[in-house]
Formats: sequence, C-alpha cells, structure tokens
Amino acid sequence: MLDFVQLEADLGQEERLIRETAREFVADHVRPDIGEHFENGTFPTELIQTMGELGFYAPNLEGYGSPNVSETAYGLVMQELEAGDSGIRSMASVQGALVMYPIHAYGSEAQKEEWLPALGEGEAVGCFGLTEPEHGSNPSAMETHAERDATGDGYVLSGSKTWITNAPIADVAVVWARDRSATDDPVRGFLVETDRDGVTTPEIDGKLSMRASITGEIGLNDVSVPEENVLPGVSGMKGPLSCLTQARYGIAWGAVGAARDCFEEAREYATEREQFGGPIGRFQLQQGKLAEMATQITLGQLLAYRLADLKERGELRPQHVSMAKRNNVRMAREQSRVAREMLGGNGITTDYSPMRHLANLETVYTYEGTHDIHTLILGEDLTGLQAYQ
Ligand SMILES: Cc1cc2nc3c(=O)[nH]c(=O)nc-3n(C[C@H](O)[C@H](O)[C@H](O)COP(=O)(O)OP(=O)(O)OC[C@H]3O[C@@H](n4cnc5c(N)ncnc54)[C@H](O)[C@@H]3O)c2cc1C
Repeated sequence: MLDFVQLEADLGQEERLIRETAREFVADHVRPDIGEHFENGTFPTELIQTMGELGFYAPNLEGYGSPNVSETAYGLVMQELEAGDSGIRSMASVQGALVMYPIHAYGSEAQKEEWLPALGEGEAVGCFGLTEPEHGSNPSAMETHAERDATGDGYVLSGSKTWITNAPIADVAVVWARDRSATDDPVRGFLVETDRDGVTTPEIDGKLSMRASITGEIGLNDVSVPEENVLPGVSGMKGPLSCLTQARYGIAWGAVGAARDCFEEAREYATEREQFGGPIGRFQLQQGKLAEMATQITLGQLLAYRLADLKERGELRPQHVSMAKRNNVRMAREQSRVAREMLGGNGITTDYSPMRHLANLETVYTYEGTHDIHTLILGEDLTGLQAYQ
C-alpha cells in the first residue's frame, strides 16, 4: 500500500494493530460485496454490529466503553474504511463523530449511560439531523423548532430534516432545532427516538452517489420529547458545528483512503493490462498519471497526520480541518477520475473501485460543508472578512 514517505514507520503498536484490523475488515467483509451493494443501492446492515465489535465507532472517546485511542489511530480507521467505500466510512462517521460525540461532549450522565455503550457496540444506530430542505449550507437559518409543551415538562418538535445518513434505520436521531420558548431562539440538540409518535424517516432513493449508504428524511410532526432528551451541555450553533469538526477530521483522513484505493487499483491494472505488445504501465503517459497520483495522495496523508498531532495537543482549529477536508476530498475526487481513465472501459464498471469511489466522492465533496463553503471559511480566516452573504 502506498506509504511513500514512510509515515507508517512512526506508528505505535496500538495504531498499527487498529489500522490492520480495519484493513482486514475491509478486505474480508467490504470488498467482496460492495460493488453489488452499490449497484443495488443497499447498505450491508449486517456489518453494523461487526464494526461496533471491532471498535470503529468513536474509539477516540474516553469512557462508556470507548477505548480512547489516539487521533492518528482514529484517522487510520477512517482511512481504511473509506478505502473500502465512502458509505462504510460514513456509517462510522455519523455514528461516532455526529451522534456519540455530542452525547459524550454535551449529554447528561443518564444520556451517556443509555446511549454511548449501545451506539459504540453497534446495538443501536444513530443519525444526525441538521440539514433541512430549504437550509443546507446555511443551517443556522433552520426552521425546525421546539416549543415547551402544556405541562412545561418537555418539548414539542416540528419541522423536517433531509439528506440524513442512516435516518431510515436509526433508533435515535440527534435533531438540532430552535428552542422558541427561550430568548433568542437558541439552537438546541434533542435526542429523538425514532419510534416516537409523529416521527417519520422515509428513504431517499434515486441517488447516483453514495449508493451503498442509506439516506433519508426526518419528519417531525408535533413530536413530544421529555426535558431529559435535551442535550444539556450546549446551546447555539456551536453544538452542531463542533460535531461537524469531528466528522470532517475523519473525512480528511477517509478521502485519502479512497484515493489510495484508486491508486492501487490503477497501478495494478497498469502493470497487468497489455496494449501494443506490453503493459500499459511502461508508457510515460501512464507513469506520469501514477506519479502525480502518488504525490497528491502523499501530500494529503501529510496533512492528515499533521491534523492528528494538532488534535492530540488540543491545538486543532476548525479552519485547519476545513483546509484538510477541502483539499483531501478535492484531491481524491480528481485522482479517482484519473484512475478510472487508466482502467479504460473496464473502469466504468463496479468490478473495479475507481468509478464507485468517484461517484461517492461527489457526495463527500458536498456534505459536511461543501467545497465552496470551506473555501469561504478559509477566506475569512485568512482575511478577517466574511464572504458568505
Ligand atoms: C448522501 C448525503 C448524505 C448526507 N448526510 C447528512 C447527514 O447525515 N446529516 C445532515 O444534516 N446532512 C447531511 N447531508 C446534507 C449535506 O450536508 C448538504 O447537502 C450540504 O450541506 C449542502 O447543502 P445543500 O445540498 O442544501 O446545498 P446548498 O446549500 O443549496 O448549495 C448549493 C450550491 O451553492 C453553493 N453555495 C451555497 N452557499 C454559498 C455561498 N455563500 N457562496 C458560494 N456558494 C454557495 C454550494 O457550495 C453548492 O455548490 C448529506 C448529503 C448527502 C448528499
């Protein structure tokens, strides 16, 4: 596997073991059937619990059954899972960074005890409801809202969320909504069990990207939730945005995995496929593509490893993560296209991974802050001038 500047030489024993576990899981459980799942538009739900047992959901958290591994180890898991498929990594990102993280960071003791072990082991599935039909890049304009109920002991939630990974199979949704009963309508996080009256989670079909991932809507029609379902530790957009920083960190690593898988597929193909009396890999044009691909992947790896160091030291800023998400996903999207092209006609089938990765990366380029939005986040950081509106 491509590790051109020997970054793996510096891994600790635990990090190597975790990386190897994730790589073997992908080889044994993802690669054999993922092309078929992609074609059929299905997610291998039987892997949800296996992934939990192997510790792929937020292993970087501490306590409640989480092993508190290093940020590098966590990143390596994301990298290996996305080398399999972005849909598999999305499952782990949502469950870990977008559901377990907010409960861990902002939840009550009772919420942590109820949900963290079950989510960590894959016995329960969570989803994260931020995006709405009319509010994607600007989630702070959300319309979903909560009002105090008549007794004053709980809330009634109304609104709708869309493009929610895992919503149709989730047991619990972290729903972000404006609390209209408080001054200035702050955004609050609500743990909404999906079997509550008034909750609907229809699946979105017709996707041409991220086909091996379940995506749905969340309809909230006067849904009653008790006070104890509110995440007590956070108020305002900091809640959802801090979760996104965690998930985007994983994506910066994951995208490198998808690109690496495309590279390996193209390298192998180039040494085996013969045209004009020998392997196509002997042509300078093909070597140029591989050289560029390997260089771009290596640069993406370096950025991901540096992010891990900063995160470990508590010095990681959301803007660092924006740069890495933006760069590494763009890099993976561009390089998966080059790999596809090197595979000729075979490259457009599900027998090979590049076109599947390429299709998936269209989603990864768009979700968790579009490429454009991360450009504006960096622009603001570099100039002090905000260009969103
Ligand atoms: C498969 C999939 C899974 C997803 N999973 C989840 C999930 O689990 N939970 C969740 O909450 N959301 C999820 N999302 C939603 C995702 O985060 C949004 O699609 C994303 O934030 C973009 O929002 P939008 O689609 O409404 O596009 P829009 O915000 O409407 O953007 C359309 C275009 O306009 C551009 N644009 C917008 N504002 C500006 C600006 N100020 N300046 C310049 N250009 C701008 C964008 O870059 C984009 O190119 C998922 C999406 C997909 C496709």
